[in-house]
Amino acid sequence: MTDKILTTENVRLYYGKKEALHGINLDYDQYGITALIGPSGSGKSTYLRALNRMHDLTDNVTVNGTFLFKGADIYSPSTDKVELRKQIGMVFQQPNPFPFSIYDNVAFGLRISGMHNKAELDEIVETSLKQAAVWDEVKDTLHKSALSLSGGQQQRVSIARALATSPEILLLDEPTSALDPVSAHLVENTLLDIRDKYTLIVVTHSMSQASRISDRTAFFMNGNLIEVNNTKKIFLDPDQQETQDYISGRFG
Ligand SMILES: Nc1ncnc2c1ncn2[C@@H]1O[C@H](COP(=O)(O)OP(=O)(O)OP(=O)(O)O)[C@@H](O)[C@H]1O
Repeated sequence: MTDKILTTENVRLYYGKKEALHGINLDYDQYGITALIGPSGSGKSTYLRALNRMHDLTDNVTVNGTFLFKGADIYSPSTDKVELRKQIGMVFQQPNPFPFSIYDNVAFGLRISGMHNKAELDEIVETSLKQAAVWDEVKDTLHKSALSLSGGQQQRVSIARALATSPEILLLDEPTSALDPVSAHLVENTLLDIRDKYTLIVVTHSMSQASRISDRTAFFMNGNLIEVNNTKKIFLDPDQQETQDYISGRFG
């Protein structure tokens, strides 16, 4: 029995015949923030999307390797993918609210899973928006379109929408790169607020963001995991020369 919430072993992923990930081994303790860093094209997003089977939506992608979520095989044919993506939620680079109200955005996943009791929905919508640190800004306009919010507010509503279905893991693919610095800072604070209740895996291009928010950093290059360690160690004294070269800005 492992105490890891998520284990990935020997992950190889192919776009057509081209191997984009060359055998990644990486596992995760429950809670905390792991940052995935590395140059453009190093495979960070490809790897992240494999964790909740997002590639299933694309033709021509083959995923090999072992993926265990609390010991259960993520890629088992019997895995319910809707259920999986509730437990391993995803937040994208571009805030992507649905074109309906703030409330309905956050309640979306709950309604899909059959919850229609208004009091219950109200409570979870409020709790999720509070956890995502956007409640105070939207509590008086819950029935206005989510599209009327700023990009940073939309992104925190997207986080609330993901939290509403009680995930254990949240995957975040460059969650602040489309935002202005103030909004990015607010989203970072949200992630710091929730890191002790969720396991967060964040792809980021920003090394300063990785060092500000993450407990652990994994450095990817050319489809390989070069090294993973606690964030201080990676940024102050990495074991691998490639990591040192990247963090000191010699490439990427
Ligand atoms: N849909 C696709 N079809 C074919 N090749 C792809 C596809 N998506 C990504 N790739 C290739 O897979 C490799 C890894 O790309 P990926 O987007 O995972 O890197 P990344 O580290 O997330 O890059 P970035 O930081 O620029 O987002 C690259 O060589 C890329 O060209």
